[in-house]
Amino acid sequence: MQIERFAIDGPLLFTPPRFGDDRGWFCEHWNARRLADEAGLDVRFVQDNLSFTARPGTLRGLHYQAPPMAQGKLVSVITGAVTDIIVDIREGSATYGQHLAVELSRETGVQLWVPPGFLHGFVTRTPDVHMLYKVTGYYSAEHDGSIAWDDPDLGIDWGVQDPVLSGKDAQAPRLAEHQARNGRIFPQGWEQT
Ligand SMILES: Cc1cn([C@H]2C[C@H](O)[C@@H](COP(=O)(O)OP(=O)(O)O[C@H]3O[C@H](C)C(=O)[C@H](O)[C@H]3O)O2)c(=O)[nH]c1=O
Repeated sequence: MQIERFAIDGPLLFTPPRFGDDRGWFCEHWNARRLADEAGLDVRFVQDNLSFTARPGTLRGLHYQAPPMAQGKLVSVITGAVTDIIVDIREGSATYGQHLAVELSRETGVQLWVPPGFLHGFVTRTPDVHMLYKVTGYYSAEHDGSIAWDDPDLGIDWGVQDPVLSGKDAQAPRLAEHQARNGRIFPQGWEQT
């Protein structure tokens, strides 16, 4: 399986092999042993999330689930195409505040591993996007939060001017404002919480 690493330590890009024939193709979409043996990613997923987004230019994010309910995510697009964005907010990280932008689509089948400690969001590039992602922690509404997609401190170019947003995302605070008020979302040593 093709694996790509980034200048930001932790995130991984996978391209599971597809076995094509004149009917179409087959792919082992997720294989725990393959991830552990080939990528050293030995994690336990407990929940699959599937979201459908009808309109292009819709933006979901930037979201996090705070410790002790932090989640790692293995993100893939089943129909359509998105630009997926993750932001390193691990206190003490050499790449704190830096982001990655990755194109995910049905055509490429590329999957992104998002470790705990990152904001996550995406903007749809096509109609009718199904995003499927495995998570390593159960949902907890009280630990779920949103940071402003257009936070100028994060400097993200989403390639969209006036995205479709949920009410929650439309009124999300900037990262610095949120952390000044509530403390660091992922403080140093958060893994021990
Ligand atoms: C995430 C989640 C949500 N919900 C309920 C809560 C709401 O009633 C409804 C929609 O939730 P929300 O508007 O937070 O959905 P998204 O905007 O797609 O949020 C997700 O999108 C970004 C990109 C993410 O990475 C997160 O997984 C997640 O925050 O589903 C659940 O019941 N379980 C869950 O695991």
